[in-house]
Amino acid sequence: APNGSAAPNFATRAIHAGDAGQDPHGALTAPVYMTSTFGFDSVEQGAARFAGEQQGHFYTRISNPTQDLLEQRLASLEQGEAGLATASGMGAISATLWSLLEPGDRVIADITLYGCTFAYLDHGLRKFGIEVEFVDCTDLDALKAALSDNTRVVYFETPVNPTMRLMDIAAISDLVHDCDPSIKVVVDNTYCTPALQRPLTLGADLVVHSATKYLGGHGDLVAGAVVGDAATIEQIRLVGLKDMTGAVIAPLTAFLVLRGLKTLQLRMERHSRSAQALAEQLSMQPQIKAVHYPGLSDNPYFGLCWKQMEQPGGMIAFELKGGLEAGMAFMNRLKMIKRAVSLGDAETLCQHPASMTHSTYTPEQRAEHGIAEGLIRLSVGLEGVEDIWSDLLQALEG
Ligand SMILES: C/C=C(/N=C/c1c(COP(=O)(O)O)cnc(C)c1O)C(=O)O
Repeated sequence: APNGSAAPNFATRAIHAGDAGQDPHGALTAPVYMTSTFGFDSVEQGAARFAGEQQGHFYTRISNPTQDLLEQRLASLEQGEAGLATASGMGAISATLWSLLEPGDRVIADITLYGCTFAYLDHGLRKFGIEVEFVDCTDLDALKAALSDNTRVVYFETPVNPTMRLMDIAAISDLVHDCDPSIKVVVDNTYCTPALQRPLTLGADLVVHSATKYLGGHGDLVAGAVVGDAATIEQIRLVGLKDMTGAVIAPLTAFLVLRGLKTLQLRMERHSRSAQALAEQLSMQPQIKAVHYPGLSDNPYFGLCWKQMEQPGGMIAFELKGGLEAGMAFMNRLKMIKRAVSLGDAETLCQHPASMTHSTYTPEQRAEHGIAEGLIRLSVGLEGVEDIWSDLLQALEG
């Protein structure tokens, strides 16, 4: 640390953490190692690297120097021992859960997840003999009752995509680990990023990310990551990534995520400030039925938000009084704001979960899991907030 005190601050580590190795040309940015494979000085060296007896790269599906720097930096930001970057968020999630689970094991997941995560659990893991139970993880009694001898993983997002419920990471981690310290608490930290909350410091065992979103931050890549203890991350690399999914990140993509991280704190501050202002404005409009944003003082998660998050973040969910029909008409009237899925881009994005990101749920499951048919999800971008508001207002007033 510069003055030998505590670890450098977040923004400093987002730019400097990790060892890029001594580039012979002194290049400031991380070289992009566009190579599939690595040569060995001798057969013995190759064998030692394959056996894990000697540090060093041997094939880019397992590791790559550009990816390695990104993993070190993400581990520093999430305050974990090690990290693994992947081709997508679903790559991180599936590589992690394939590595941790055997037939007969049980996963407990919150009732509301990103649609493809839900599908992976509900249709994917079950096919291979893994029990999946969806529980409202804001209800600690219900969660405790669901824990069983064969429970290996407890999985949730917070804030939840798309309904903006918050989970108490520390309370859940304590409850689960009091029951069985070997159960892995896996938190999807995509909505917040470590700039706003660090689940590993609150008792979680692993953090997964869609780096496609805020970490990359410019809508120009698809990537993922998982951070946690070194032994588990190594297991996920050598089992879930190398063999079960092959969900390897491209070196150029790793470079782009590294570039995104440099402005992560700045961007999250701006996303949050604009979202707070827009959520307050939306709440006052006559066409609005409900606004779900943890930064609003009447939001049921307001207290938990300020307990575990540094700022409320850039995502807002809201419903119009006219329900789905009014919501669709509103979205079709937007001019600057893009009708698009994904989130965390510089551009403000608006989408309809029921027919898009959460169409993997049946209407009955959406009702059961609290995803209203008329819900609209807004990813507040970095444009001038007055321009975002004027587009929202003209679309509301129709
Ligand atoms: C179109 C994609 C959206 N989301 C994705 C996503 C993933 C999966 O991440 P990849 O898309 O595989 O990088 C994982 N975890 C969370 C909380 C997510 O929101 C979306 O919601 O708009």
